[in-house]
Amino acid sequence: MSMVEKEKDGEAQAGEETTNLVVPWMRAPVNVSLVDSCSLETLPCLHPRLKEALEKMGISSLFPVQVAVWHETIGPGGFERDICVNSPTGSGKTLSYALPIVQTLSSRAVRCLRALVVLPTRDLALQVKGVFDAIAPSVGLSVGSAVGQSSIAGDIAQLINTPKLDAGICYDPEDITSQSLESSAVDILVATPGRLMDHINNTKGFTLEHLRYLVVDETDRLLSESYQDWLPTVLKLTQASDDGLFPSSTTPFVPSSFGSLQTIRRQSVERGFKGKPYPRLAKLALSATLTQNPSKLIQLDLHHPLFMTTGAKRYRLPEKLECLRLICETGVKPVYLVGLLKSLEGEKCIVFTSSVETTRRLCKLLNFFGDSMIKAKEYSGGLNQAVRSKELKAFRKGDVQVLISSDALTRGMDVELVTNVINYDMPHRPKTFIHRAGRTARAGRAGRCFTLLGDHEVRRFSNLLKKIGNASCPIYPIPSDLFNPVRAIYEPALAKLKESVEPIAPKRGRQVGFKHNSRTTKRNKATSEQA
Ligand SMILES: Nc1ncnc2c1ncn2[C@@H]1O[C@H](COP(=O)(O)OP(=O)(O)OP(=O)(O)O)[C@@H](O)[C@H]1O
Repeated sequence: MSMVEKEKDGEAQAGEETTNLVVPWMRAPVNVSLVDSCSLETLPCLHPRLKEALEKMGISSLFPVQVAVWHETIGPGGFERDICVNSPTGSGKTLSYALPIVQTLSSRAVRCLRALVVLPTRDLALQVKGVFDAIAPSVGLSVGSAVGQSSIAGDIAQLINTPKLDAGICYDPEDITSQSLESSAVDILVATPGRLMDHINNTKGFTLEHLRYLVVDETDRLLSESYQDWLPTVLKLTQASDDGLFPSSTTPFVPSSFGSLQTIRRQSVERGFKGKPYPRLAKLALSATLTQNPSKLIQLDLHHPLFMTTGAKRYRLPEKLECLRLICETGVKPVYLVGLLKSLEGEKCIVFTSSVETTRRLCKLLNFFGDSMIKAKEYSGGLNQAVRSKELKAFRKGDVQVLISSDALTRGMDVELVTNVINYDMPHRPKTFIHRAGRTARAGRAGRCFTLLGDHEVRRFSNLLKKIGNASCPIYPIPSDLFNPVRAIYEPALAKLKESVEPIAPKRGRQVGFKHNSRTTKRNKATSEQA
């Protein structure tokens, strides 16, 4: 897997409690927690066909963050400012940008690539494409993806229209080579950075010349890596096409030769932006843990940014999330996990580990506990994309009860009816805890997040909870009538695992079993975050 969940200590610290470093525009945010949900009936200006499409999705009202963004884009805000959203996991950030973008583009006259949504992983990008697919066709818009799942040729066939030259007509070959005959087959593109760069560099007819919206979802993660300089490249390409077309209001505006192809943000005087140039590209940056690090935010080159956040806390967990902890005896952590899973009686769970290797072994071990127990599958960077997608699909369908995952699944993934998240290995950073826990308790539903701890981890975990402002995390007691029988079959299951796992070339000092100590955990972390 190309993407790495690296949330560097530096960034986490800069973003957490260091309010004195916060950029000025972040000091006066729009407080989303003061915004009410709004029914589709009363939402101003909503396109009737989009309303129908939303109803088909089972949506009858918009969540607060969606109303707040709507207000700043379609409403009086008129998309004059770039928008940065920090809103909890599962609060509906995807639709908060998809809906206004689709609504605005619904009046477009000519098809060209106008909206680009960038996400850090393929599965996440495909999930977001699914949201656009559910609403965009209703107003005649076409959505494409560039995520490295299909071949480049497959992508090109989907993204670019190449008109066939009419037989019998004489074309001047110079004209054909100098003027591109290709055109975009999509209005909206959902992409991962690597494949996006492939198209920018190599695909004939792929252009960002008409781009009007750029969404950087999971912003803090996308900004933590340069990914072949995708962001400066996109900004440079869109700025280049702004040159001469978007003067400041001190220069008289001359309509562009692109006519209806170009779209210009309306000139605003009411917010004191008079005299500043208006870039065509409107940007939205979103995360449940949006960075506040000025040196990262500056990369986005934001235009009069407006910060939207939920309440005064830096981080916020979903309202109906309950956090619980289990203190495990050394050397038998899997017994606690199986006891816990049994006590959850078949509810859908995601179990997070700290490494690809632990994910693989734990999954095997669970399946050795006997077929009456738990149906578990693995989802990690150690598997190829096709297998991962298959396992995720089975989990979504409910054919699999437990998905054991490295941090590949930590961010953004939305799987219906996941009622429990289990941190088999304690996360090391507040952000990782928030994103993992956020795979449950989504869209206002209830959910639980369990963390398994060794004695040596208790203190560190308490510190982590303090950083996210949520000290409440009581101990979860597993009933002994569940725990003891599992303990009795642990040794045979472990013996089967040892037989089945091919030996791994020993690295100096590396511990490959399930016994945990802090040194192993530190080493494993590096592997995990590559999932
Ligand atoms: N207005 C709505 N009414 C009902 N359900 C909604 C609404 N908006 C979004 N949802 C559902 O809420 C869930 C969470 O939405 P989404 O994935 O956009 O959250 P998110 O804020 O992006 O979370 P994360 O930070 O984890 O990526 C999805 O299942 C989505 O279908």
